[in-house]
Amino acid sequence: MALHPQAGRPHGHHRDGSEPQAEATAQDAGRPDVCPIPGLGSQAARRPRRSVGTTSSPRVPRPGALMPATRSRTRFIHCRGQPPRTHVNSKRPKRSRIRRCHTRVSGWTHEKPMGSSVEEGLRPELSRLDQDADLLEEETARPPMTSLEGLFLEGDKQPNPGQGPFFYIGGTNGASIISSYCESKGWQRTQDSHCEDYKLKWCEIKCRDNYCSFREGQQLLFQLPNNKLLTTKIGLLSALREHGRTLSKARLLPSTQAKVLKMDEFFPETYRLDIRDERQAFFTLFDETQIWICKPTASNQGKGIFLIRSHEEVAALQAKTQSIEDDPIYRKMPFRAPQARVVQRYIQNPLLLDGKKFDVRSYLLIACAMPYMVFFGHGYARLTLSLYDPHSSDLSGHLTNQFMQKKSPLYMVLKESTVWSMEHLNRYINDKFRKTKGLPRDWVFTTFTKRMQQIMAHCFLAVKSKLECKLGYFDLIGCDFLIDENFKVWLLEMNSNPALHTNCEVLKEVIPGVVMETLDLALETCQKSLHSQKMLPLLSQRRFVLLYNGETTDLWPRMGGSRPFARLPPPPPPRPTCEFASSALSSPRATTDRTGARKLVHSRDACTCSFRKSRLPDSSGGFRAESEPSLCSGSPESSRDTAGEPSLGPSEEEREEEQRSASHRGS
Ligand SMILES: Nc1ncnc2c1ncn2[C@@H]1O[C@H](COP(=O)(O)OP(=O)(O)OP(=O)(O)O)[C@@H](O)[C@H]1O
Ligand SMILES: [Mg+2]
Ligand SMILES: [Mg+2]
Repeated sequence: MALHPQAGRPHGHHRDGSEPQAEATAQDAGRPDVCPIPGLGSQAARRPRRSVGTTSSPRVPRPGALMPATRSRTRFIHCRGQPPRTHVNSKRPKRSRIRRCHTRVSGWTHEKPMGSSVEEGLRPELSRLDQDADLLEEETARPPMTSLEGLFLEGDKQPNPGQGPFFYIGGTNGASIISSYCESKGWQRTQDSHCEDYKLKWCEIKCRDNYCSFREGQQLLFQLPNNKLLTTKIGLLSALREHGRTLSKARLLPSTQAKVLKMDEFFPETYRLDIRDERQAFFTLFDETQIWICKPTASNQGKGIFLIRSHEEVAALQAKTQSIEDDPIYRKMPFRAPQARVVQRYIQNPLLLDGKKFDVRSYLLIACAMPYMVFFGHGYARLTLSLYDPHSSDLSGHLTNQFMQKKSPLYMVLKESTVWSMEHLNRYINDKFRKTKGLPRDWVFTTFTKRMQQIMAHCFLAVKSKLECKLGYFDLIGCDFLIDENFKVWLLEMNSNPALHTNCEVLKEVIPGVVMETLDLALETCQKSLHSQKMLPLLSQRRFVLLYNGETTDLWPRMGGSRPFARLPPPPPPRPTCEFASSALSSPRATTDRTGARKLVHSRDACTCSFRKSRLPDSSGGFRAESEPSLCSGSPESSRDTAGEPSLGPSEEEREEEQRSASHRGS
């Protein structure tokens, strides 16, 4: 068997996300390359949590001034100690004036640090009490927040043409929606990708400079710098394995009896081909009764994917991987080697919709990284054009990606049938399977939704301590689920920069809402964090469901003995919250959170230094990310980096590769 033509081609990491778009509108063109000041308002400028370790460009507000050609480029500085303050950041952050009174109530036996807890061991009802009590407590302590406009437009009430506030969109994925959203707020689009005085930057491609020059607390930046921990095949696999090990150790403790998700219950059996022992294990276990699917770790749109069904195909794969490993050129320059791959057990019995295979795209939104505010969002179902035949060698019946379907000449005529809304899917399953399979009514919006949320929360927790977080980073991650004919739910993968195109009616319905609520939630949570305000209730929360509220959990274990306290419960907040916000809602709120937040900030800040990772060939000819010690390594989870796990920041090669492939992203 010859490998798929893509297989031998070097791939950069991070070909994530979306499809080629032509969404940027004419109105976006021809904007001046001006880039004077703004931030998130005067408060934002005054109250940074900390500055970033960069040299900052001059931030003088010269109305209408063109960006100088010899603008000061941000140089990447590996920060170790306290980073230098930019002049905007020169003031000491003010402490919150909110007086928080702490009244310890005995009997809170669940007070244990999140990091060591078993995830489902968290108790929603307890945290609800605590949150609600906080609502009561703070109502009189701070002015009520009446509207989002008041919150978001602070300091930007009279936008002047050419003076910002500015936003920058890199690429075309969702550009027209993002652009309309920002313009409706009175912000102005800049075409200068190096503009450092932006309020919002939404780029398809992660670029190191963006993270170096990022001004925490003053700006919003789309994508967490090391989201590849979730959004590459190997990243996700490694994270889930490691998390599984951590949880199984925790389960051995008598105090943690809670039921936890097991990886093999939702993630198809997967092996890394870049690790010799793993691929040997696969080659040994393979038999022709099973089908396997081979995928490059960081591609999308089904690129480079092929199925493995016979011993001949396995032998070809074996020979190919061996030749790569033995190749002296790749030994010398491992970054030139073809992209690492995984093989995954192929789900041969997918649930079919009118005979066609489908998968479901849902969203994991990290609206705020400091503290974490993480949400679930519904997306849509993606169907193949042709009927499913497990024995067919035509990949377009096996791969449900829109990109694969678009290759068919029938696509233009039948494209509307390839994307179903969740309501459509729900109706179909009610009609066709509810009785025959004994499903609950509205299985899609009950059992299935709950399961997706549970899986997403699990994945998030798996990487939570390793993600690089700053106030203002946010991320929207596309999660692909497959349902088999037994109604078992499988997570196939997670995608950075998910496709936001709107070329079908259903997508026109779904995508703008997803993007706008993402932006709303990112803004609201960022502002609230900045102003030391309580996160809940979230005024801009509409369809997204809260999965994880770090405000209530992440900070309090770091309080060094100052524990949170229970108060009387007022009515619960009306916004949707998932019951797996377990962690979210289960742990008491850190009432002295600002101090804790700073501790957390510094701890996480150290993670930034782990950008400094080098990619070395590992014993199996793949890549090994060599971590330098950082404060993060103090945490049990982060101290055990799995061999070969993707490095935290993109290497130069990756970045170049990302740039080259920018127009071929996602599906
Ligand atoms: N284990 C599996 N069993 C059955 N089908 C699978 C499996 N893995 C992937 N597929 C099918 O192949 C398609 C592509 O796989 P996957 O999403 O992992 O690759 P990708 O290249 O990252 O695609 P994209 O990012 O565009 O969704 C899936 O949408 C699904 O239809
Ligand atoms: Mg993908
Ligand atoms: Mg996919």
